[in-house]
Amino acid sequence: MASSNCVRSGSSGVSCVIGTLPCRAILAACWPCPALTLNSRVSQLHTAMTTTDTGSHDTTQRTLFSEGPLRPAPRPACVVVIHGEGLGRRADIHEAPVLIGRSPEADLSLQHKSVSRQHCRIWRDGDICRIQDLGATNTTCVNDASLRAETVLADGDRITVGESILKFIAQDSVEARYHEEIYQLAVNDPLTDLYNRRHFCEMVDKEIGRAVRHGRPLALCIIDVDLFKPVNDRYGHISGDEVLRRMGALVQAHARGDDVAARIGGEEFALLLPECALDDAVALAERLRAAVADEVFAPGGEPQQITISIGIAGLAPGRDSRSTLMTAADVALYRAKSEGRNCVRIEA
Ligand SMILES: Nc1nc2c(ncn2[C@@H]2O[C@H](COP(=O)(O)OP(=O)(O)OP(=O)(O)O)[C@@H](O)[C@H]2O)c(=O)[nH]1
Repeated sequence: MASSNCVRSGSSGVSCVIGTLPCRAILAACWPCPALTLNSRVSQLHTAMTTTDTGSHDTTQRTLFSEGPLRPAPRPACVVVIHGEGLGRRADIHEAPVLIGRSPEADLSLQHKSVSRQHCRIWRDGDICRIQDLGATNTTCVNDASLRAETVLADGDRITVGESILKFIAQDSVEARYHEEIYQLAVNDPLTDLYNRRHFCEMVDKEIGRAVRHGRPLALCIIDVDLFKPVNDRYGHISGDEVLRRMGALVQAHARGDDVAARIGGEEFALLLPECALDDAVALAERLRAAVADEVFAPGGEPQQITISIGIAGLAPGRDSRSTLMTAADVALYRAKSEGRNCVRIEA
């Protein structure tokens, strides 16, 4: 029966009508309805309840009108990495061709030695999409066949690029949305919605590569909440989580368009600042520190000042890898803690 997802039969006198199909159910078992709570995108839900006396039982009729899941906006065709380096990453195919390769300048950059710098290209040609190998050492394959000439892609085609496998998803496929949601789950911290540590580390590698190549500055701030343990101990972890959520929003609010904000540990955040000289990074960190100190947090309903300490390091000769840059920012953070907290320190 179509309504069986929503309604479990029971022996009490409650009748439930989903659409036009009636069935008898225990009202408590009927609500919350698993199918509805799972599908948060039900666009319209009108519940009409009438209670009538049917002999010895009260009868409640519940009628649900739904247009089904919200129709997503039209989506362009795209490729999604479904295996290997870059797992979950997606490139939409708009008017401009999409370059896939190891080069950091590629539209879909796969930093793996099995991938050539310019591996293959995909572009739109009217309503279809075409793919071309660009002379890669490990020739691009489509559905396991080496790509010798330009080929038209079909929905679901598997594209092998070195050791990564990509899937082509045609325009308007709902599958693109599924991959996007999975990707968000993989890269975001669920508490703050900032990037998680793993994705942040990938971004640091990428931005260091770009900054070194172009001789541009890059700064890293590591931000740690001061004396957070007593907040948890006094108000409990749920209130502590709320503080972290608001802290995440403040960190994000101080990030510019290209900056990368992340939660990299329990009460530790980071801001990666591309094209940002050390002086500017210090000014930004100081604004963030002051904003946090001015914010009134109220864990457990009690107004409370909470502060942060920030350590900053910039890219420099001998400090041009993720580990050296993060270690230097950590050293500066340690100094900020030991010199009284609620301050910004730099590792020059
Ligand atoms: N509520 C909450 N607490 C967390 C989370 N992750 C880590 N913590 C807590 O954060 C606290 C960190 O405490 P410490 O590392 O001792 O540092 P602190 O008390 O902040 O002191 P300083 O860093 O020296 O200023 C611990 O109590 C952890 O349990 C989380 O996700 N939620």
